[in-house]
Amino acid sequence: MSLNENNFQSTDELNATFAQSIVDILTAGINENGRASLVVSGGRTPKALFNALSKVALDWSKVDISLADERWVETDDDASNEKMVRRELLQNKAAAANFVGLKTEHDNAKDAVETCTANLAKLHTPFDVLILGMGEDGHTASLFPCSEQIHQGLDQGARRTYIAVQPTTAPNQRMSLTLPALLNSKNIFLHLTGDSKKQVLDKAVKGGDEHEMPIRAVLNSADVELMWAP
Ligand SMILES: O=C(O)[C@H](O)[C@@H](O)[C@H](O)[C@H](O)COP(=O)(O)O
Repeated sequence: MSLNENNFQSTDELNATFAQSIVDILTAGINENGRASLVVSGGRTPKALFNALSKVALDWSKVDISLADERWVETDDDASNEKMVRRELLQNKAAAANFVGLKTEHDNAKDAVETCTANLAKLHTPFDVLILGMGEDGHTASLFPCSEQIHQGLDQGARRTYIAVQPTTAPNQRMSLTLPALLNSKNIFLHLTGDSKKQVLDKAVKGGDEHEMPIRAVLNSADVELMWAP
């Protein structure tokens, strides 16, 4: 398992290169299977990348886009990852893509696990591209080290695809792909900006308990392309 570091001078440079790499992989996926899948993370980091990506030429009508995790809020709430993806990514050329969101009508994410799992069948697996972010505590997707659900989320022996997570150090209940579901991806990217995230990653790479820094579980089990800029 390896971490291949791609370090850029600026986020503009990162976003331009990254957007083209994603499109190249999705194009290869469409050529091979007729459709391609792109699973993205929320948060602040990917906004400018999504904007750049939305403008790149591709037969977006053959691309299915979903989320690695969702905050369990209404889709018009500013905390909603779906809202951010609709605003930043499903625009311009990428407006033609098919979006498979995670938020359902259920009040509690626990009650929506079955629906999300059924909806996943709408996406080609293994995912062609998975873009992960990382928090300062080493969480990725919504696999939070502080949550009671972290052992279930990282359990590679379990058949679970999604898990409802209640972080204690971050707001909102979440729905998250589990570790084995995240790993079911052909190309895994870790998208980080800033020195402090790089320091957190360095700490994760040095090794230790995966439950204390869940990003370690991904790094220990997959080949990961780091896309980093200051
Ligand atoms: O919904 C979320 O919060 C995420 O998908 C999460 O895993 C995110 O990628 C990290 O928390 C980094 O978030 P920032 O990019 O905002 O730092």
